[in-house]
Amino acid sequence: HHRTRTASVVGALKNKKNTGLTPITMEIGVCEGLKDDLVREMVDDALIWTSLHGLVVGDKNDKRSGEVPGVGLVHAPFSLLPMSLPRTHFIQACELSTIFNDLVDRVSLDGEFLQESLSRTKKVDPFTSRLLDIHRKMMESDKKEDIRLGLHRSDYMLDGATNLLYQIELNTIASSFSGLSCIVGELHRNLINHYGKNLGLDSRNLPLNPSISRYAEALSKAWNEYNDPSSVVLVVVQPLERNMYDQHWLCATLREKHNVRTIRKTLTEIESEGVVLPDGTLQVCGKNVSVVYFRAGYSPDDYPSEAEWRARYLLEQSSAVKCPSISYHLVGTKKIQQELAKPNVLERFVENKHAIEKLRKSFAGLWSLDNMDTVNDAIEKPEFYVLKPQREGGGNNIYGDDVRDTLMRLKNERSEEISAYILMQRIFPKESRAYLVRDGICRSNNAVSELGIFGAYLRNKDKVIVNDQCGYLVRTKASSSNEGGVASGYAVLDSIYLT
Ligand SMILES: N[C@H](CCC(=O)N[C@@H](CS)C(=O)NCCC(=O)O)C(=O)O
Ligand SMILES: [Mg+2]
Repeated sequence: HHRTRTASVVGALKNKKNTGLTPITMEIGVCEGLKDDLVREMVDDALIWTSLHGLVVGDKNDKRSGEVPGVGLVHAPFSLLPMSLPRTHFIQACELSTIFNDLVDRVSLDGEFLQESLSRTKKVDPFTSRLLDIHRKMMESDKKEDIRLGLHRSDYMLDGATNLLYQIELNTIASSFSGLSCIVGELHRNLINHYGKNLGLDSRNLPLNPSISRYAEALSKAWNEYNDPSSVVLVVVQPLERNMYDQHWLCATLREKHNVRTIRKTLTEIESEGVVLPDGTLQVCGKNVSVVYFRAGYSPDDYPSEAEWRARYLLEQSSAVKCPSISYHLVGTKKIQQELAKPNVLERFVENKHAIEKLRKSFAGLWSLDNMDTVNDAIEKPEFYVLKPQREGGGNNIYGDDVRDTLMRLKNERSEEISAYILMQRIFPKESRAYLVRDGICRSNNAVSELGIFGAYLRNKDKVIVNDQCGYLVRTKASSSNEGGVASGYAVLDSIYLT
């Protein structure tokens, strides 16, 4: 019976000294055949609660679910109980949020650093190359972004061997789940309030999650800074979006709480309906746009033709507040993540020594493929590495034997393509038992979790108006699966139980 400190409440229960409470019997298997009525009762309550509280996504079995709101909904996949996280690590992750917000803004202003760091990627990665072209045009026209809004999510894993928190990546575009993640926490609060005694859990250990309210507040403050009361927030979306309710939670909060209107358009629609007036004002369907909030545009699939690139360029040229600007978008690439981890690079952007120390402490091993020693080590021991292209949106990273095969191919072909990738140390979080509920079915698995901290940064010239951590996201997946995306169907939404 290996000694592992469990990272899930359910696991913790199993190890709990018997306090006279009957912890849940833990069986690996599927909930349908559960001996334990308590879990089945909780699952039913949870399925009802999620449906009544908008913890929903479009159902991939319904072809209209990504297009017509209210059609083909299914509960968002969720973990029945929260994962336990030491308070110290949660505080560490929250403290890093404002430091990363500052770092993104500072790096975004160094156009040459971005162009230089990505210059070799540009040669072999057409998508990143197009982003750099737009960025270069902004530099050449000396385009200034006085008002800057970043809605980021910095993702971490807690390494099982060292009990250290490592950043997996920093998302600076289309950071998902600020809408749904706080609702999962309320689901767990509800379940623990009702079943806490049986579980030996206290709902006061569930941290409040202000993800919707703070993200919406940052968007409304950016709308305010632009100072055009007739203007709207433009949400750039994909033609089919099954995660639309996560987005609608933000838009509905903007309208109900801040009286700010939003419009949803695809890049294709923007190309045909958008114009930039001589004074720089962006107009779409005749409405002035103050803020462009991207929930698309981060993947080559979002640019099926030149029309979508023209749309991206049009948005960038306008005086609207882009979230993110092309610079903020580029700062969030994996190549920049790897460059910032090189010695003496953070010192170029951050003065505060303590801040630099905290950042460095959160960096896992990150290497370009110029380091032949590392490449050879990864060929020998591929299971300790993740090979990452410059892609967002999940499902693009390379694991296990594919790391070796890909590196061997790139090496033997002496291919320039090698500069499109970075190597990252693979982090192994502690496994623990969790009940994962998807499509109404509950399965008990050994699982691992990834913690995302939402951050918002709003600046107007020299005035920093918002620099805040905005709550959190937890995604939990069966430890057997490499990929961790919720939208891609591997992970479920989870929350935190502080221990
Ligand atoms: N459909 C788009 C999805 C946007 C998207 O993929 N965002 C990336 C960061 S770039 C991300 O946050 N991935 C974690 C979400 C997961 O685990 O599935 C949306 O929701 O607007
Ligand atoms: Mg990402």
